Amino acid sequence: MLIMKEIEGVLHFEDVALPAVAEQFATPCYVYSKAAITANWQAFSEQLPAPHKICFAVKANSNLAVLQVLAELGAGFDVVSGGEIARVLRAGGKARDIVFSGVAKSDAEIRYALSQGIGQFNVESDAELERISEIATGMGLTAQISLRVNPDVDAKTHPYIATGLEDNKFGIPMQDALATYLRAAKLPGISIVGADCHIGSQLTELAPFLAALERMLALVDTLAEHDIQLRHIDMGGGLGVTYSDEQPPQVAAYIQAMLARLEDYPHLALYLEPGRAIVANAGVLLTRVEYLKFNGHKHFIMVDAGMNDLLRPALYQAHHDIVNVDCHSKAASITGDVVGPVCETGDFLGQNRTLKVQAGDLLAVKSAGAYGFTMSSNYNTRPKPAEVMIAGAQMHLVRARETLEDVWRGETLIPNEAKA
Ligand SMILES: Cc1ncc(COP(=O)(O)O)c(C=O)c1O
Ligand SMILES: N[C@@H](CCCC[NH3+])C(=O)O
Repeated sequence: MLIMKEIEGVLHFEDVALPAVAEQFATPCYVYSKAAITANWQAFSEQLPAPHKICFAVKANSNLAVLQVLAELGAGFDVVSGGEIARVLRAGGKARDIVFSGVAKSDAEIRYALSQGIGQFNVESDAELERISEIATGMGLTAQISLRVNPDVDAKTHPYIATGLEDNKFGIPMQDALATYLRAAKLPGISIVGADCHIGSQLTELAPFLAALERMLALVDTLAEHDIQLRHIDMGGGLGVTYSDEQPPQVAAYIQAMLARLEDYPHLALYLEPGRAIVANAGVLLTRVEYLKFNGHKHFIMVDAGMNDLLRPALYQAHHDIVNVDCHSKAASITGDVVGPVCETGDFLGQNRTLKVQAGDLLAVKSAGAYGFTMSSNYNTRPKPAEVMIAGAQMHLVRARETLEDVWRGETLIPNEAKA
């Protein structure tokens, strides 16, 4: 949906002019649209009614207000830490709608998850399975589990965000899955409910999803032969979005292709764990141009947001469109790198961009709603940016900009030796 629009030459998010957000909350600042999150969610939920389930991948954007919007829409949640469970509950999500993924769940996290009554664990190794069994039994509880299986499918995405290949650390190798299920069936405190996979992120083709589904269904068949009946199959997240010219499958086509294949399995519910597809294009990072610099052969557009605020370009050479919020800027056109204040050569938000821009201008880094704030850090003692949710004509500050006190909270000076 069109959430960012030009009105009288100025970019707006819903009904709010982006300069008004910068004026009130300063920059750098993440801005999200409630209407866009809602529309993106509904594109999934319309295709996948209960008993199917959509579990938003909290790692993509874990702001409490974002989780609140989704919880109110009836979302389930995919989490990877005790902290993410706590966030979902704090935002009004239900424990039974949580699936808990992650390769190194600690004792404390497993205990916490069980005590809260989360829906299920996506178990990633034999050792984890045994640990969950032991803890659940000790607590007098039964853990509902899926095994996260690694289907060894090439997701055809950036190697850092491919997760379903043999060499990746995630999940249980397909060839070992039956043996692990058979063990799980005998372990106390364990109830098998499903099978899970997640092959990677920012996928722009259907074929890898369907290849993974085939392999998962072959496993479902094998398990049935061993009297292990699953209630659902969880195909993870991974649907890509358009950052520049990618053309990922439409949500409806993606879901219908899988549901069509599942027609022969009427007893199986389909679970999905989308993150990026729900929030990426529902957010921008607003940043102010501090200086322009020309070093004799190259232009730099120096802005007040850096790799600590938005890591994706530095980490994955990811592309985010960057636009001047003033659509009819009279400034001269410059082609150069949009760089941040962080002391790293890799600190760029965009390379070789052509923009009409001058110092003081406000820029919007697009598609920044997923893996933006959640991957931010305090590197270079930079307080994390504010986060603002737009709802119609209203602006809600949903995370205040950090102060320096926030940044060094918990640090202490050592006693002065002379006085000690
Ligand atoms: C287990 C799991 N589920 C879901 C997701 C969400 O992926 P995406 O944001 O690509 O939809 C991820 C992240 O890649 C993940 O690791
Ligand atoms: N952090 C990645 C996505 C990986 C998700 C984790 N499995 C990104 O920004 O694209």
